[in-house]
Amino acid sequence: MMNVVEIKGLSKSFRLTKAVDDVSLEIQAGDFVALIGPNGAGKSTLMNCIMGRLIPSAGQISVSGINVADDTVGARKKVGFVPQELDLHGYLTGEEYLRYLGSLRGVEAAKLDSEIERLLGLGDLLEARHRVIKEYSGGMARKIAIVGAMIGAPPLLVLDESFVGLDPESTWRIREALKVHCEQGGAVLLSSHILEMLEKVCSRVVMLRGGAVVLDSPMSDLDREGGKDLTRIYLELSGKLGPNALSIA
Ligand SMILES: Nc1ncnc2c1ncn2[C@@H]1O[C@H](COP(=O)(O)OP(=O)(O)OP(=O)(O)O)[C@@H](O)[C@H]1O
Repeated sequence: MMNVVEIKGLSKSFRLTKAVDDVSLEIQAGDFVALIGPNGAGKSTLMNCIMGRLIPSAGQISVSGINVADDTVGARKKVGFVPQELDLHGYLTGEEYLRYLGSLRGVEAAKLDSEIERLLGLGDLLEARHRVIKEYSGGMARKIAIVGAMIGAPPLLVLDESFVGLDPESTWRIREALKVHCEQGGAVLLSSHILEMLEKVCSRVVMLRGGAVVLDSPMSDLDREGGKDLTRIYLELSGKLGPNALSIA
């Protein structure tokens, strides 16, 4: 089966900073991947390279078999993306925004109304559907961005810290919807620092440190060594906690 994402030898430097350092990664249909790592580890840079928003210094990326460098527009059509710093059309209402994205994605007119209804419900935004997005609260804006990324069920969702500021109910609803997206053959790449949540919902964890992959494991394999949770493993791999340390000094 074709990989949804194939990254080979990806590096990205900004002048003196090597933000991503020789990363190779494959994401398959059904994968719900948690992308973790300390601040500045390269998570956003990796995601922006997948989206063709940054040009890699080296390496190759393809999405659904489309080479991002050769056909950036074609590759982007396969991805629903929520950047860390939201970039919304604030003068549109929530409903207009979803309609606009749905038509860009080529969602059939007959299905568009019910899809918009479902996604507004998922984001608990039915009451706010006729308000312009620039008047939304921070959490509401993030939710319209997330459900907008999901319209038309693209093969890949790339979500950069998208749970920041979401209330508990919205967090729960959206994470369940992302699980369903993967069960139905989609893939999700989600960067976050909320390790307890990632542990519950993701099927796989990839950790970056200094731009390089230091962990790539099915989530279910993590507790093999003596019941360590993701936080413990993260602290060890980030160099903050030695394997034998009993507490954080
Ligand atoms: N446009 C840029 N110009 C220069 N340096 C950059 C740029 N974008 C990112 N960097 C640097 O690249 C490195 C990786 O940054 P990146 O934003 O990818 O990290 P991150 O893992 O997403 O961090 P965080 O958890 O804080 O969001 C950092 O050292 C950062 O300062």
